[in-house]
Order: sequence, then C-alpha cells, then structure tokens
Amino acid sequence: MSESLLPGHPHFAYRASDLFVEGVRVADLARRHGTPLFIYSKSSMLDALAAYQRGFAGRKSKICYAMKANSSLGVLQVFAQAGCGFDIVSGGELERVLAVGAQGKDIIFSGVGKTRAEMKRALDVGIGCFNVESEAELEVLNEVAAAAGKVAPVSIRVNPDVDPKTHPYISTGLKGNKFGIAHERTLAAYQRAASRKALRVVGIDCHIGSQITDESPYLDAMDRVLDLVQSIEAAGIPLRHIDFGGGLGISYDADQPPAADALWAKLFAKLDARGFGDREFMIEPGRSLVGNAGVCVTEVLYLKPGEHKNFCIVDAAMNDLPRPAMYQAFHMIEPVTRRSELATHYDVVGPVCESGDWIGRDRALAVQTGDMLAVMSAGAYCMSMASNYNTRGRAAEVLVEGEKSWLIRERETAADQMRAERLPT
Ligand SMILES: Cc1ncc(COP(=O)(O)O)c(C=O)c1O
Ligand SMILES: N[C@@H](CCCC[NH3+])C(=O)O
Repeated sequence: MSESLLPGHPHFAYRASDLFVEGVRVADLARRHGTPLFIYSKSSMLDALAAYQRGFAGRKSKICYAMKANSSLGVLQVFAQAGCGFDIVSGGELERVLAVGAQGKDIIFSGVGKTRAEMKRALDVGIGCFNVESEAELEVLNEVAAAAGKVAPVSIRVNPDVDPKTHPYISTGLKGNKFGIAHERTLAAYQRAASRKALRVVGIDCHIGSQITDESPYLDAMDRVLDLVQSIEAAGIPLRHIDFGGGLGISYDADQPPAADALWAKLFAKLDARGFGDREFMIEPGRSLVGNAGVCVTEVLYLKPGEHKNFCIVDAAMNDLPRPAMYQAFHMIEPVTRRSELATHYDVVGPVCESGDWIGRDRALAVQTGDMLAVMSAGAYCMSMASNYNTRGRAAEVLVEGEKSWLIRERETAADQMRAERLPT
C-alpha cells in the first residue's frame, strides 16, 4: 500500500487515503472513542527523547521533561519509564508525577510563585532541586526548610536578558519578563543563598523562552550563564550542575527549529572551552518531546458557506486547542480520510461562543459534514491548557504504540465537572 509521510510528524502517515498513527487507523480510534480525541504516538515521544540522549552521549547530563507541556498520566509514565527526570511548576504537577512512580530526587521545581505548602511537600519527598526565581523566595524557602529540619537544594534561575525571538507571551529571558533573577543581581543572590543554613547551592538555571527556532539566543544565553558560573565559583560557591532550561521549537508549519545535534555540540564546546565541561548538564524540554507526537481529531458538524467566508464548524474548540486563540498559533489541519474532490477555503472554528474560537483560518479542505479532521502538532500545550469553558468536558486521550492503543483519559462529563461544587444551604 502506498504510504505518504507527514513531514515533521514522525509515525503519522497516510496509507492510501487513511491517516495512520503508527500501525493504527485514526478513523477507527475516533469511531471507537468519539471526538474530540487526542491521539499520541509513544514511539514519536521516545524518538524525540532518544535524539536528546544521542546529543548528550558521553556527557554527565539529565533530561527533565517539562510536564506543563502535557501532564496526562499516560504521557508522564512514558517518560518516567524511559528514565527521565521532570521539571514541575506546581504542587499539582508534583502529585501527578509522583503518581507515575517518579522519585523526588529526579524532580526539579521551577516557577515564580511557589507557596510554602508546595515547598514543604517538595522537601518531604526529597526534591532534587528548587529553581529559585527571587531573593524573597530564597528567604521563604530557607524558613520552610529550617522549620522542617531539612536543607533545601537550590539553583538560582538567571534572567540573562536575551531575546529568544519567539511570541512575546512565551518569551521568558528578557529583562521585562517576570522570570528569574537579573543577571547583575545573581552573584549577590548566590552569596545570600550560600549564607543561609537551610539552603544548599547545587547549580544554576536559565530558561529563555519557548518555541525557539533560532540558535543564536541559546548561544548568547550560554555565554552569559558561563560568565556567572565563573564569578559565582570565584566567590567560593561551587556549582554541581548547569540547567539550561527548555524551549527548543518544533515544526508546526514552515518553522525550522535548529538542528539539535549541532546546537548541543556548540553549547558543549563553550562549556569545555571555559573549563566547565565536567558539570552535569541539565535541560527541561517540553514541547520538543511531545508536540509533534500528538493530534486532536475532530468531527465536522456543519459547513456554513458565507458571503465573505466559509465556516467549517467542528466539535473541538478553543477549550481543547487554546493555542490559536491565545497566540494566533498555526496548526496544520489534515483530513482523517482524504477525499478526491476539489478543496474549498474555510475558517475552521469550534462551537464556543467567542469569535476568537478558531482553530485554523482560510484552510483549503475537501470536506463534508461528518468527516473527521486531524489538528496536527497537538501533543504539547493543548490538553494541558484545556478548560471547561462553556461547560465543555475535556476530550478523551489515547496512546498508541505499534498496533496497540490505550485509552489514557476518558472523556470528561458534566457530572465530573460538577463534582467539586457545593450549593449554599
Ligand atoms: C522553566 C521552564 N522550563 C521548561 C519549559 C519548557 O519549555 P518548552 O516546552 O518550550 O521546551 C518552560 C516553558 O517555557 C519553562 O517555563
Ligand atoms: N503555552 C505556550 C508555551 C508556554 C511555555 C511555558 N513557559 C504554547 O502553547 O506555546
């Protein structure tokens, strides 16, 4: 049977006119589980992880999956079983990752607003490192750890003030962003941390943004971080690891993320040249591990021709796929079963009562009511950002490997949504 691959989406291919994920026909899964339905390829996730592991071969390194990209338990289990660490940003994420068997020591805790309760729980499970984002947080962490009779392992997240050249909402390493401690204040913050009895400095951390498709911001950030490593160590504070964050982009359309192997080689050359090649190199990738491993399958409910535009109204919406509404993001939209008729241009929109509820604009599609469409690159920042707006239930999720598939999340019902609510009496 003829097979045509979808560029940038390993393990997704058309066999004749049908879209397959690994060895499974997408239409069969959608019929069995209903739509909207997220489908993930396990092999695609493991391949993406293997690409990082290859790039780091022979180095002391640790890959901590940034689970905010997709925190579904079935996805977390894939990375836990593959030996990954995890980057978390909330107590909720901590509980999820513990639920799939991750060890505290393999978890790093990022985020600008950790609460005392979150810090205490993280200390109780023996967290690997707190990535601290302000001087005030250092003091609170010191108090919480002292009160618990523990010593908190810390890195300070540095804001290197480099422009990652991505969407402003997902840029994090510029002076005007809320993240990290300013480059100029970092040494003083390390001296403060080193002087606190209940803190133990273990590393340095930096994350400049997400969906980065240019290598130069990474190279600039590394220079700035290594300048700091030098001055911190010269002040008598040794650093065991250098955490370089995540952010590597994926191909949504014509985006060309940097060739990862070449990028790592350049970054490692900088580490070696400055004499820091023996430090553990840590990263926190999210999107690049799961983004192109997932699709969201949606059914065409109505075709609505118009004077100015034609609308293709589907059963997925901005509550399932928030990226177009939030960042004007582009996702490819492909038919689950190809038709031979001529295509018409449509705006693909959902049922939510907002004009911002669109999934794709001006797309050429040969579709009829009842057809199914696959919204591509939906593995990252879709399900994890899904909401119940318009009292829509979260979609179901399926994980596929080879010929096998597992329902990893049931479709959420209205009863599920109302469970935590109470009527005043
Ligand atoms: C601290 C931190 N680490 C890692 C990530 C993961 O980024 P990405 O999914 O772009 O790899 C993010 C998100 O931008 C983040 O804020
Ligand atoms: N939610 C963003 C990425 C945020 C990265 C987290 N700091 C997106 O969908 O592109």
